[in-house]
Amino acid sequence: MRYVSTRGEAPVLSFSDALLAGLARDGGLYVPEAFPTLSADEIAALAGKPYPAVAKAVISPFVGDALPERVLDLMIADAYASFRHPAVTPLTQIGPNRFLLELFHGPTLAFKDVAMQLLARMMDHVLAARGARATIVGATSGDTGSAAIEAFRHSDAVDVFILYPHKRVSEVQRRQMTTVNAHNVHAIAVEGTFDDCQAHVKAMFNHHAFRDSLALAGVNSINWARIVAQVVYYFYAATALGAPHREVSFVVPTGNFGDIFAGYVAKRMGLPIRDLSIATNVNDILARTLETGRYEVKGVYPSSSPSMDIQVSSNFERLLFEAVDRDSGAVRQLMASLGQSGAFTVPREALAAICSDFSAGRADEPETAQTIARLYQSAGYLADPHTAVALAVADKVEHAAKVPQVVLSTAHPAKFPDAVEAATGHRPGLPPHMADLLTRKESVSVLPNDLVAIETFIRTHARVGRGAAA
Ligand SMILES: Cc1ncc(COP(=O)(O)O)c(C=O)c1O
Ligand SMILES: N[C@@H](CCOP(=O)(O)O)C(=O)O
Repeated sequence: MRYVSTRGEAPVLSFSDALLAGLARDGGLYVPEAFPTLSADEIAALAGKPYPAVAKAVISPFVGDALPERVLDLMIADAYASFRHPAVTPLTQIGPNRFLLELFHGPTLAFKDVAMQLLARMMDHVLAARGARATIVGATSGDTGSAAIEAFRHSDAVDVFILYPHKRVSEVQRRQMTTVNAHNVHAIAVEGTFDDCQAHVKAMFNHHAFRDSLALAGVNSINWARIVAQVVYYFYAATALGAPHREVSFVVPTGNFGDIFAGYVAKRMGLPIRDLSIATNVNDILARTLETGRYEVKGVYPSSSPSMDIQVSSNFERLLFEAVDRDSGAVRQLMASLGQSGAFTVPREALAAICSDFSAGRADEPETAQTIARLYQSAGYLADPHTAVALAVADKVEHAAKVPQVVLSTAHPAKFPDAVEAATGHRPGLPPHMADLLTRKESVSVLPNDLVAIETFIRTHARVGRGAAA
């Protein structure tokens, strides 16, 4: 399998090269040259299989011969052995036709672990095979950063620099990033928003001299391996509910559009998904885009679901690429307009194509709190605010009851205890492996919202640029 850039002007890469590349050199995102498909019989055969077996069937076509089969098997087994639930991503029924897909049983209590635990093993393997090192730069609104730090903190082949928006993540999220005490991990609090952090990361990749001298690698969902690993749980959940013989819909709390794009990939691979519903909080650029066709960046409002306080939704570019029939020139134009004026209009046919696969809705702060409270009162279930945004939107989706509706539950409520306690009066506790998190010593560098200052910090602390093998 080979990978092409959405902007059409970067080299075509193998899976291993795309894994290490992060952003494409033309500023675009890598996607497979073609989506592999699974037949109805192949999909049916996944029903009832353990999570690692489903992972292997879904991921292998994207990896091709880049990793030996035995190595991939071991990586998958090892990655998911660290999850606290035997099903890895269990389904919980909460209504006659509604299910929560719990994605938070990994080490850092958010869905990011599902992909990051595998990505770290893949990167370590490829770097070791090449005798190389890398400098990972990532932007986080709280969860990607903690998952990446946890997954890479024992890796000698990488240094990890995570940029997060100062004072805009929960205390648990912050402490997960600032208390690991590993020599290769650097938590950087940027005096700006998540969008600023993500723009700095992309600017570092687009600064080719900096990128090459530090062997930059990315762990955000710009990395295709992140998306692929997330495709697995769509197959796992849908086959448990009757696919391929029955359609299923998914409602996905959405910010950077990586998670729901993985659902789109599952559909392109042959999974019968009726609807993919984009659920946003008050930072609703994607809901507005589907309504009006205009993708327009406005200010970011801090919400009780801070991980989705995002305006520039990185993976939407991958969807646009598909919606304009892979016309990379058209994508370049739309992205240039976004860069210049903070907005673009989705071409009419492309919008129609998008709306045939996706619906969208938003939930404001009172709706989110009421949803957490209602589920606790009716079922004794504590949902985190991101999950609650999706549950609130699920109630608004027209065809909700017609096919099984799976709502992605992306974080453990204990990551956002203040919002959950305010809604229910019950403060969710951290699991035993994190019991001392709130008393651990923190280490963090607060930097201005300035690319030069951030690059200087990274250059000073990274080992690759200081003469270690690259
Ligand atoms: C808990 C949680 N839910 C939902 C999202 C949104 O996911 P995505 O950015 O893939 O759309 C995020 C951030 O990515 C998150 O951390
Ligand atoms: N919500 C995310 C934002 C980054 O998303 P990613 O999927 O592109 O890594 C976070 O928690 O960091």
